[in-house]
Order: sequence, then structure tokens, then C-alpha cells
Amino acid sequence: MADQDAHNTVGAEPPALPSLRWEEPPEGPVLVLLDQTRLPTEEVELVCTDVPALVQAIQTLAVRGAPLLGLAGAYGVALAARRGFDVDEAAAQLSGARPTAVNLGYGVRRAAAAHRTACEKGADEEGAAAAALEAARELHRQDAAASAAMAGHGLALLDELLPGGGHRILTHCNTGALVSGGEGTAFAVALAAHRVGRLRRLWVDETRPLLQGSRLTAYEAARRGMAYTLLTDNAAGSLFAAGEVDAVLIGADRIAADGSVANKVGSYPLAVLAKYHHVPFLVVAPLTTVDLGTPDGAAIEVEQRSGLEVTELTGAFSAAGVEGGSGLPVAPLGTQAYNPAFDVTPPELVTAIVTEEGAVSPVTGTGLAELCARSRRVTMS
Ligand SMILES: CSC[C@@H](O)[C@@H](O)C(=O)COP(=O)(O)O
Repeated sequence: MADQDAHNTVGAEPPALPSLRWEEPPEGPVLVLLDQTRLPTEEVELVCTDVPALVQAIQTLAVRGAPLLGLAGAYGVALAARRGFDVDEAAAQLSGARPTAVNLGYGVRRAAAAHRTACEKGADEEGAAAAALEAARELHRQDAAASAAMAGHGLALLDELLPGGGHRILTHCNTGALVSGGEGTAFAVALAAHRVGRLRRLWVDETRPLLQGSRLTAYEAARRGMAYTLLTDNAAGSLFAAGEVDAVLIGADRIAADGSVANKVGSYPLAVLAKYHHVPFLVVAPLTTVDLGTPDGAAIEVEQRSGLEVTELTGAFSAAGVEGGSGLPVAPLGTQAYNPAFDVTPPELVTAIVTEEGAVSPVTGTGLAELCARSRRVTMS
């Protein structure tokens, strides 16, 4: 089996990537995003001065991943407020940019609520905008803290489930610093294992069709000096059959009240494989990804994306929102493609959901409600 050798040493990690940051140049406040469509070949920043630009960045996946979408939504409301745009209109546009990740609407509502409360208390435009910005910053800090806590809980659980150490972890999509105010969700657990010398191998699914695994997770793993190997999504079965996977770790875009997990398409087949091969299947997500208002998996809206992402290579990045892409065709012209961005894994296939408040078995779903109630999360209807 061809392995990608680790080429850095633990302790020589570069600083975490600034996937998103707020800046205040003299021309006015901006939200600066690391353009994830350009990775891994180029580290290019995208400067958003208004909400339509941010909505486009969300829809083209320049900024993506559930926790980061929450931050983008919250800072987007602050940006609208600071630049004198209609905050309710901005909130509606941002919330509607992508449907599945619950964090996006949550971040928007949190900043919009802070803005509204400030207005109700008599704040002027500037004061209300400052309140929205502070809400975004607070969410950012909480997300970073949640990452660190999930990494700790996740590693403890891995060590409990796999007492021998030397973990070989399979992951899907991208769940690292690129999608978080901290070091991510599932990836942060693998990184924690790496730092204590207990990660033997990170198996990275390439994650068709947009290649978040090969473009982004492999990029992050290489930067961190982790021992990782890339595989095509459909090679995962043979990897399980060969006994090479000790645990599967994924993130989530929305977790319903019954413990059903929506995550990047291709997660559900991994859960089925894991069950068959008696391998733990762990979902790592902050409580902001738990949506107790959605009763079960059937009620989760799954984003359907352009077929061009499947029929053309790089179609994702050239074709968003337009007819006909400019990518390399890999199917006859006019081929229809089925392209759901996510799938839903039922609770009975999930060994545990790891949150910042600890891990729960999702089979009953009740543990999730208790964790949410216990957390200091600001809840809004
Ligand atoms: C911590 S990130 C968890 C999920 O958001 C991630 O696995 C995922 O599915 C992202 O999908 P994307 O379409 O790239 O935004």
C-alpha cells in the first residue's frame, strides 16, 4: 500500500490558517476569507465588502463547512450593519445561501438578535452594529474553544475504544482549521492523536465531486506533518476489508433530534461499511450543529447542487449559478447527474456523537437534548 510519508515533525506545525477574519481598513470594514476553491495550489484571499459577495462565496464554497458557515453568517450580519445595509434583508439572504448546515442560520440569527436587542435598548446605528460584531466575535471564540474540547473528548473516546493506540482513522470531506474558528471537528481529534504520537495513519477520502478531502484535508494534514494517505471514495470498502481502518471520524452539517446525522455525501456508505466491519463510527460536531427543532433525518433538507460538478472536472468552481461550466468534460454533453451535497446517516449506525460537552450515543437522541440544555449555548428560535 502506497503511503504518503509524514514530512514534518510534531512540534514544527505552522500556525493555524486564517480561514476567515474581520478587518477594518480606512475604506470600511471587510470580511476576508481564505478562498477554499483555490486550494491546495494557491492561498488566495477573498475580500467581501457586502452581503451579495459573501453569499456568492458561500454558494461557490469559497467559504464552507458547518462551523465556519456559522461564523460567516454572523460576521455577514455585522458587515451589513456596519456598512448601513438593511440587516433583516441581509440576514434573509445569508440564511438562504445554503440549506443543510444548521450553523449558517444559527450564526445569522445570533448576530441579528444582538443587533435587534441593541436597537430595542436605544442604541444608535453604530452601537447596534457593534453589538452584532461582538456577537460574531463571541461565536468565533466559542467555536475555537469547542474545537479544543471536542479534540480532547474525541481522543479520550478513541483511546477507550481502541486501547492498543496506533489509530488508523478514516475521514471524509474536510473538517479541520479551514472550517472552524479553531482546529476543526473530526480533523481536530485526529490532530490531537497525532500530537501525542497515537495517530498511525489518517486515511483521507478524496470526497467526490468537489474533492474537499484531496484538496483541503490532505493540504491540512501535510501542513501538520501527519501520516496520511489519500484514497478514492470507492476504495474505502477494500480498505475496510483489508482490516486497515480502526475508526471512522466525520463532522456534521446538521444533527436532528433523533441523532440522525447529515454530512457530506458519502458519509452514509462509510457508516454502513463501518457497521459491517465492526469499526466505530464517530461524529464530531459542536452543539451548534445539533438541531432539536428537526425531529429526524427525513426532515433534513439536503442541498442539491449543479450536475456540472459531476459531469465536469472543476465544474464546481467555474459553473456555480451559470448554465454550462468551463471545466473538463468527463461525461457526454447534456448528461444529467444526481448531485446531492449531503446524505443522512441514521442514529443506529453512529457509535457516538462527540461534542464539546462530551460524547453521547445517538441511538435514543435524548443525550443530545441533555447536552444542549447543559451547554451555555445561546439559543434562539
Ligand atoms: C466540521 S465540518 C462538517 C461538515 O460541514 C463537513 O464535513 C461538510 O460536509 C462540509 O460540506 P461542504 O459542502 O464542503 O460545506
